[in-house]
Amino acid sequence: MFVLRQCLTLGTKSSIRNFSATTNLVNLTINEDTGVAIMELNKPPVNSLNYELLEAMHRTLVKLENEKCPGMILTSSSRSTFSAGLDLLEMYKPTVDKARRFWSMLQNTWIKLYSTPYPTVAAINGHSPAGGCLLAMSCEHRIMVPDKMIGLNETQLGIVAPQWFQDCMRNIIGERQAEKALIAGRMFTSEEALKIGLVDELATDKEDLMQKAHDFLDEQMGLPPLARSVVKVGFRKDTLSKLINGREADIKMFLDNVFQPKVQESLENYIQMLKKK
Ligand SMILES: CCCCCCCCCCCC/C=C/CC(=O)SCCNC(=O)CCNC(=O)[C@H](O)C(C)(C)COP(=O)(O)OP(=O)(O)OC[C@H]1O[C@@H](n2cnc3c(N)ncnc32)[C@H](O)[C@@H]1OP(=O)(O)O
Repeated sequence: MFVLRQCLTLGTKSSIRNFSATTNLVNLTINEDTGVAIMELNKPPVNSLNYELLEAMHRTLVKLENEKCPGMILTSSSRSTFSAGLDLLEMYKPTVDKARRFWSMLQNTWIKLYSTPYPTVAAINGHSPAGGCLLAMSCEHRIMVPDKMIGLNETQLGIVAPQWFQDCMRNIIGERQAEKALIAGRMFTSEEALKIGLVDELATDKEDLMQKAHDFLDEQMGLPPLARSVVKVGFRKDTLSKLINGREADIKMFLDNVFQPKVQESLENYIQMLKKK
């Protein structure tokens, strides 16, 4: 059961309720006046997406949906990184059961995030490679601080971005740009990402980032919510259905590939390289 601990109630002009999932991997703050939720990933040092973080995100998304959340900002407690993407240790020499459970939770979390009826904005306050970029791309709007990197870099690691990661990118930056970026496993600076439309706005610092995120939600929350969400889900349904109808095949693809000696070798070298940095 999703147990939430109420940590603090501030009686300021705009009352804010702070919650922490019992794991503390996700900090959830809900503004009592506006209902706007801030979901802050909190798995130091780099918010790598392991099973536990994905599960905490999933539970938080279910809670927000049940409570008819009007809008959500996704951000990170790390100063350097929004999310470092999938936790490489989940894919390095896992058991079959562990790998299956991990991939299935990744699917659950993405499906929930990509299909929220309420508006979502990624306040990207740090680097956002691979699965981190997927999270950002799954929100409706992306705002990023300067001088950070974002993109689907899987090719550079000797692995392949799953089809639904690729589809998300294609939906945002178009076929040609996505093809070039994915083949190269290209990471974009914040400024380059703005130029190709991978992010929508740049912010000067964290404060400006959060202000811009709230401004986006204010605008969206002024629209009739049902009409808004029908259009949103309509645009996303093909990409969603492809995964929802092909979940088992997607898990099989992951399991078939992740245990390949070449893939394990690439992962091992990459983990070593990161540790030596
Ligand atoms: C032959 C091909 C056939 C077909 C193959 C199909 C393949 C099957 C399907 C598989 C699909 C898999 C899809 C994967 C998507 C992903 O998300 S993969 C993850 C990609 N992520 C990255 O490349 C990011 C790596 N990290 C970084 O670049 C940097 O850490 C950073 C820029 C995010 C932050 O830099 P900095 O602030 O300087 O921190 P660091 O000192 O680098 O790191 C701190 C600490 O964290 C550890 N770490 C970093 N990233 C990860 C990660 N993703 N997972 C686990 N751990 C990570 C890093 O090792 C450091 O650890 P220590 O403190 O040294 O212990």
